Amino acid sequence: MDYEEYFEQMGTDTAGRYDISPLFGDADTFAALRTDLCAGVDSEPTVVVGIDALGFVLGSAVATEMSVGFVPVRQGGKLPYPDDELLRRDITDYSEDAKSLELHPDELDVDDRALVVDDWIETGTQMRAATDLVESAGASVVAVAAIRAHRNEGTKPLFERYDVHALRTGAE
Ligand SMILES: O=P(O)(O)OC[C@H]1O[C@H](OP(=O)(O)OP(=O)(O)O)[C@H](O)[C@@H]1O
Ligand SMILES: Nc1ncnc2[nH]cnc12
Repeated sequence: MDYEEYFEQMGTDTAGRYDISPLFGDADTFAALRTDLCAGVDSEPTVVVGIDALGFVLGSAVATEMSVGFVPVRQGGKLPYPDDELLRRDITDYSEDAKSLELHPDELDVDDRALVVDDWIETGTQMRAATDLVESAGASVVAVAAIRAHRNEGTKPLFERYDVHALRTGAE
């Protein structure tokens, strides 16, 4: 399916934030979505890394499709380990709310080749933090995938460094 077909099924709130949950509820749409997110990813990932929260839904579906494991990058304060055992990035994303993302480094091996999945890349803040966490754990990022990836100054480093697989890219 192309982006417009998915877009027609999304909901929107008054702030213009699109709700992708309806794409999960329909079995055919969800199956098409996980296939489309994997299409063109030819870098043979050994693991999918998903970003809290909707990247968990999409990332675990993609991991199943690719027959590899799934590693979550979680919102700060959720993983049950002391701070000094975790990798953490403090960020302010498109919402202008301060938040943090955390990864337990033992979840990845140094020879892991990660595909990092999220639903949406707007300013690129969360995806940049997640790819940085993966690399800080010693693994490599071979590609990133999302339904929508905006092109702007914030996402430029992602497009320059990685294969960005999105159903739609563009500035707007
Ligand atoms: O490119 P950015 O500016 O970082 O924006 C993209 C992020 O914003 C949303 O997360 P959010 O935490 O709002 O929602 P979620 O918890 O439902 O995934 C979306 O899921 C991405 O993770
Ligand atoms: N679901 C979404 N819709 C529109 N813009 C977004 N930016 C981050 N998530 C978004």
